[in-house]
Amino acid sequence: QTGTVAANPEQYDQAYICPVTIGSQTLHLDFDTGSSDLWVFSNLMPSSEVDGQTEFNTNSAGATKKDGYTWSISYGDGSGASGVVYADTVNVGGATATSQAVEAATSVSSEFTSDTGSDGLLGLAFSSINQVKPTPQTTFFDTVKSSLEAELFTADLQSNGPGSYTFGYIDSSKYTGSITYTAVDNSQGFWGFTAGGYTVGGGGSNSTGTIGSAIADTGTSLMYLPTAAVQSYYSQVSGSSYSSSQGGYIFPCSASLPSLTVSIGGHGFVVPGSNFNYSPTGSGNTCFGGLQENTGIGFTIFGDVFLRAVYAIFDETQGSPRIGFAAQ
Ligand SMILES: COc1ccc(CN)cc1O
Repeated sequence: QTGTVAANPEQYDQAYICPVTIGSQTLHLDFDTGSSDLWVFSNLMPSSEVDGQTEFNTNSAGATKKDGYTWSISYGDGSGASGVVYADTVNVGGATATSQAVEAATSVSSEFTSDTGSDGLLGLAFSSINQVKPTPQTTFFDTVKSSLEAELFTADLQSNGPGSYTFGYIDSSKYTGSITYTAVDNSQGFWGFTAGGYTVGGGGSNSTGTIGSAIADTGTSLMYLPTAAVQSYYSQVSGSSYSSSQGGYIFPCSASLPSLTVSIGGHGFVVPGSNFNYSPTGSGNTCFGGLQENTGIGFTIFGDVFLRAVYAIFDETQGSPRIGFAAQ
């Protein structure tokens, strides 16, 4: 089987939301290659924590409670959620898991309550970091992968319009040139890979350096690189500065933003400058940068700002996992 589902950007491309059928309900979930739990808003939550989201109905006929199973998760941005566990049929654009662990929230943090476009998350990292106790559950991809035409999924994220995720096949209309594959280190449960050199701006006249280990994370909005690369980038953005009040680099919204070329698997992938204007700060006609330092996180994240510039293939067809990137 295969699946194809639209990936709809929230405001400022903060996250990408996809329709998922769970039992007879359709919920809109944030597909996240940086975590491994499929959790949903549910009827078990206090109404004070729900702001228009669709709630998974744990009383529906097809939902089977997994007695004694609980979950609790916290994310890099300090948000989190917790609850209990059901099994139900989950259909993502035609790819169907007949008995998938659906983690029903009993409580979510304020960040999720105020993220009114998302009814929960669908984790696409490795099942080794699933947070269900006493027994970790498999991700949707792990549950269905043996039934897919090919054991892979792909991400085509777009700005200002729907992109898509596919399960079981590569959509050759989504990219140009060839796919460059590189090995994945999943020892931390992530789609980890090694990025090489970078160059700020075209023409090769600007600074270069190396990035090192990184993760591909559709559930992170921005791109977080080592300080040297970030300082080198913003040294080419006139009027930019680090704002402690905003918590990152900002610049005049009218600034001209250079591209950033990153070498992965020996191929240079160009992130256009426009990808690095994330959102207005709300003061002084300054804008918040889509490229920020990884110091607060501890590792380098190639989030949506990078992934919008490529077609990404998350591939387990070779036994060992690999990740592929192609220009689009
Ligand atoms: C509050 O919103 C989120 C928090 C954490 C993740 C996972 N990286 C996704 C979100 O949309």
